[in-house]
Amino acid sequence: MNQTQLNHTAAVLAKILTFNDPANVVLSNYLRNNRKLGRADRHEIAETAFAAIRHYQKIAAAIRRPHVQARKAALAALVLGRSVNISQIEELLNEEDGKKEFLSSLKARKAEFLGSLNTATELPEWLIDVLKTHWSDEEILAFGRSVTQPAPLDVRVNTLNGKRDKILAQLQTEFPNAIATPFAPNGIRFPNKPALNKHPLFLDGTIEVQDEGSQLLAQLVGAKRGEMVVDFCAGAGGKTLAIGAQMANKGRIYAFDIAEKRLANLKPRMTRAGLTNIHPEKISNEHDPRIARLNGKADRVLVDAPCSGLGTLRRNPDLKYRQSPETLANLLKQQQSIFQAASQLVKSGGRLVYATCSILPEENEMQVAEFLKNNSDFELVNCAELLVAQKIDLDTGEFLKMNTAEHNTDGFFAAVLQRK
Ligand SMILES: C[S@@+](CC[C@H](N)C(=O)[O-])C[C@H]1O[C@@H](n2cnc3c(N)ncnc32)[C@H](O)[C@@H]1O
Repeated sequence: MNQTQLNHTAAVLAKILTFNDPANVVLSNYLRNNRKLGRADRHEIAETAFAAIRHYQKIAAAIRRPHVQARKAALAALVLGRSVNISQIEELLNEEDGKKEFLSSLKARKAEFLGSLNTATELPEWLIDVLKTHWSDEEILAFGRSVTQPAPLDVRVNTLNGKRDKILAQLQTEFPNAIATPFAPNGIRFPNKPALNKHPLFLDGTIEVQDEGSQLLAQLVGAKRGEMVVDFCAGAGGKTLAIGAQMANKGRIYAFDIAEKRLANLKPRMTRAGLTNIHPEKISNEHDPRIARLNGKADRVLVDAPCSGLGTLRRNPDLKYRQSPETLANLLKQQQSIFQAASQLVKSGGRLVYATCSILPEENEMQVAEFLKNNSDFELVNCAELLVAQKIDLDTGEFLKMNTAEHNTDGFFAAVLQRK
């Protein structure tokens, strides 16, 4: 890293480390406003900024108000998160940064950092408190460590355009490290995360970026050709597109969401995938009167609920600092309300899938238990059995529970319910 790159990293970290806005948004706005930065500069700035978020607990233990002392935070991130030798960056230090002893003291505190759950897991205190009500310290440690690893890039092969094995063989000529995802039948994994957004197979809709856990969740919807399906929280349609292909572009999927912008992002993806069976519709909230027309009519309803996102910390390490006990409490209310409203659309004998990308039982099993307590016309269907029936060799029990430490996917939860 050179002095200019360090100054830019400090400038962007001063904003990111307030955690007022999503880190990726702050970073891309910053880079957009600094067009003169070259490719290598952008890479250095982005990697160091994210290393600072990933090692924030340690940085905060060593520096008071890291967003105010953002240069120091950037230097610490280089040492803690990017394996840079102190001698390589010594010449970058200025008066304000203090002496290089500050950096060597970070290294000397390694054992101390490993000994405290906060700094060893890189999780904030409030989250550790919540997790402690469910997990042992070892489980919290395993979780914390797993989400500091970078995520691979997973894509889903659009079965309207070809079979996974054939597309994989084609991609392997270019990307020899590409492999089939271990569980999801249409997934391909790129451990090295190549940029694929200009690749011909991406542009013609043959592949779409989607984490393996998310692909499995769409498999659980189990939609068939000609059915009527509602994706109640469709967002930009990660799962909607998988369901559309599952239905071989036959039947009808209503893709609801309250966020117009996200639904707008779904449209070009539908076009690229060659899917014409998806009908995006912005709703005002889960009680929007227009939804009532579908009461008791849907074969399958997916509720991919707004959640804390704590299963996606590999990609969004700042999320844990943007959530709090208060935001969690609000989410829990919202999730149950959407779950309840969406269930009205399911026809007798139809399927309701409740899912999150969280690992917190409060957002997952406990929401399902609450729902079942108030809705005796629904019963649980065993997820492991549904997966076996699709020749997917994965048994996480009654619920689908993907976790990064065990499955190398984002953390996902799904419960499948059937209306009697
Ligand atoms: C987990 S994200 C969905 C991700 C998406 N299904 C995918 O696979 O890419 C949750 C979505 O719920 C939407 N949402 C929040 N409140 C909602 C509500 N009351 N009704 C419907 N959607 C809602 C959010 O805008 C957000 O897009």
